[in-house]
Amino acid sequence: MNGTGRLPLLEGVLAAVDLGIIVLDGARRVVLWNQWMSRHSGTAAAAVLGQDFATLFPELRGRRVDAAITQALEHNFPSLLSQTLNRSPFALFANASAAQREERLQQALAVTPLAVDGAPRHCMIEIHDVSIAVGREKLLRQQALELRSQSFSDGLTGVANRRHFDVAIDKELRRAKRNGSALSLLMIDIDHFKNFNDHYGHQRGDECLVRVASALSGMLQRAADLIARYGGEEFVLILPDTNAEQAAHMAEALRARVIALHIPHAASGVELKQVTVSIGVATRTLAHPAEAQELIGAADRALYEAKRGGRNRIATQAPA
Ligand SMILES: Nc1nc2c(ncn2[C@@H]2O[C@H](COP(=O)(O)OP(=O)(O)OP(=O)(O)O)[C@@H](O)[C@H]2O)c(=O)[nH]1
Repeated sequence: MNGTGRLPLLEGVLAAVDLGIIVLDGARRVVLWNQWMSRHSGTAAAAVLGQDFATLFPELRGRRVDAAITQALEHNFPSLLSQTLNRSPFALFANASAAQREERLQQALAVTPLAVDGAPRHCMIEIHDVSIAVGREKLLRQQALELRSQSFSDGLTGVANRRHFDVAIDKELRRAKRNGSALSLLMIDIDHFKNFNDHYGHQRGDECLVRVASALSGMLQRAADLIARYGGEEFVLILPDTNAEQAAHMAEALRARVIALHIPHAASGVELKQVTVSIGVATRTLAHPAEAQELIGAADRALYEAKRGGRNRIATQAPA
């Protein structure tokens, strides 16, 4: 292909490429502004050709793009500017409505020195629209966060799950050991829940679990308190910085709260004939420095005692 044939071809390529191209001469005047730039900036080439870059983009003075141009023109160094460090430096928009909302395209930039015969070095600024990739990344991050929270919460009741409890109890026990503070554990079990399911059906059973979980978690006051679903109809509560007396007080309040829900339970063995809970309380203190398993074991024994004592009550056990 001869020289005259190549020029229109290059013009065609510059018009067709899906990226913005600006070329500056050695005095930082705009000597090329392709159609992509006109389309996304709303400014035609005629309005910018021959203009000084700093006059056209005063807001970019001192920014990394500016430094990259200096590197290219004065030191012959190319630069890549990722969108994470340089959020959308140019006022470029996908379309008119995005421009109205001032929603800039996400941009990744390359600034490259260009040797030009018989003239001082030029530089080319390439601007890639990375909005789709950035959007996809944001979505993935959101999904990852959601998955993470799902993997730590119980699907039915929305409270923490067993896995979350296992992590939290270890963390809170370490903290209690460090500070020499008390830590209480409450095991909460719905009374005669098998009868409830048999009488009202599994779906009403599920609804009952959701209401009880929500009532219990609504009683928690401190950020560090945690309620988790421990198994079927059993919940566990971690109460950091809470001694045995305070924990028993809390357990009584929780028991009363469940009664206040007034969920009928015609098949209950408890006289009240409504949904009730039994609660086992165990407390780790300096005098009883229990590990997780001992504390859980003590709360479990206390729960068994409350069940044996007639249900709809609390019982306390010191860790062995
Ligand atoms: N609806 C429903 N029922 C569940 C779920 N998980 C466990 N259960 C039921 O909870 C019941 C627990 O019964 P048991 O452990 O025998 O105890 P209980 O009938 O509550 O009697 P006590 O604890 O001795 O008062 C079982 O029938 C389980 O099927 C659940 O997610 N939804």
